[in-house]
Amino acid sequence: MSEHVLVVNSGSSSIKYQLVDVGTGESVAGGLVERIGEGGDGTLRHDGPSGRTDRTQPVPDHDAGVRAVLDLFAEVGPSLTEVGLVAVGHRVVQGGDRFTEPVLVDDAVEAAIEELSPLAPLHNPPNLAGIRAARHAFPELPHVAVFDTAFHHTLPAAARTYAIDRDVAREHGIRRYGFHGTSHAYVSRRTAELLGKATDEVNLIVAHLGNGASITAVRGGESVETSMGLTPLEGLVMGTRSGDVDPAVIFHLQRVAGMSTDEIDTLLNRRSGMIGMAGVNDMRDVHDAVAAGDADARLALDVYCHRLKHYVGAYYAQLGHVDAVVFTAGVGENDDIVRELALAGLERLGIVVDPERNAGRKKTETVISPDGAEVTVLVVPTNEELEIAQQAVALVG
Ligand SMILES: Nc1ncnc2c1ncn2[C@@H]1O[C@H](COP(=O)(O)OP(=O)(O)O)[C@@H](O)[C@H]1O
Ligand SMILES: CC(=O)OP(=O)(O)O
Ligand SMILES: [Mg+2]
Repeated sequence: MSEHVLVVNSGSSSIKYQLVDVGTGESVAGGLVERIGEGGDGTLRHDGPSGRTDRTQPVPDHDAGVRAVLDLFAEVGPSLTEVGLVAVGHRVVQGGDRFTEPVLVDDAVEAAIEELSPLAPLHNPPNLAGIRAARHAFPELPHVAVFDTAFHHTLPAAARTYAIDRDVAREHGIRRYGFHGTSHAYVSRRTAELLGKATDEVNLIVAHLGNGASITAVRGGESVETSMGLTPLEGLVMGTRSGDVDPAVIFHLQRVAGMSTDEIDTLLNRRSGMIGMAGVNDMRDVHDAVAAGDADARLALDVYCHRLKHYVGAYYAQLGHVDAVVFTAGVGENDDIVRELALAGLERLGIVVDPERNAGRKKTETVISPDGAEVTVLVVPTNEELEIAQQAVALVG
């Protein structure tokens, strides 16, 4: 019987899950629970060998969400008791200084993930809720936590250090951690394979553009610079997050606008980025608004691509030599306009996008630079679930 891993990725109001056949790397079943704890009913979508199942039912919290997922597996299959489940893999966003490798979850690990919650307030609490619910359902199985921050533990001191008072920084653990590492690692490895090189031979710029977005400079297969920092708020423009702002904006809003710390946290994490500038967070809706002549949406798209190009240039400078620029995640894989605008005008760096190759959504790994280009530009669909499943299996043996 082949080995399967259930991978759980709990977000603030959602649970994404996949049942991965580790032998083939295929997802056998998967789905999404949304609108958890939002007052009204939750929505469930489950895809498996017997097709798609959609459901609407009360999902007051992540415990109920995980139980609803397990009920779906039991009802429409595949049966989790019959597929040979060897582990449950959990995405955990913030692992701090402590977790630079996947770990087996026990009560002490749960407590540590909870302690790290202030450094990923949107992510670690739901990650933990998913772990607790799944451990409750499968107490006999090994549960493995795989951390977004782990891949970035190689950040050199100059890249991970904020230029603030060293005593304050040390006392409070104020440093840059970086996130989306599971995706950056998977995409880097796939890209090296596509380029026909060993992973430790490639220099890459990897742009993970999903709802959250970050970009990483990879030297010799290792993360040496990345755009997210202490929390997943720094860096690129995102669906609902501002990315980089002058920190003085915060003091100004406190002193002059009378906003509280929590209000500013909500403003920058949930009411900024595309939703703040354009009123919608999904890039498809932004493009629709641009097409309808909405000037705010146009500006938001320009800010998004301007910031992205800024980082590509900066990371080129840090790396000195770049083999490939790679796009991944929802926007990176699907949005040819963002890819084109972000790399326009970089011919002198050897970075060129072929309009025909770039056109459209990319479901598979695709080179979008012309033949013979100095820097290969690619779209490589990410697969965080497969990466988590493989890391979980590697740990449990
Ligand atoms: N066809 C598309 N064109 C442009 N953007 C898209 C398209 N499909 C999805 N997206 C973007 O991808 C985002 C979701 O990306 P994803 O990587 O799934 O994010 P997350 O894992 O953070 O939920 C959506 O919010 C949307 O902005
Ligand atoms: C770390 C992070 O921003 O994750 P996501 O993109 O899933 O919100
Ligand atoms: Mg994601």
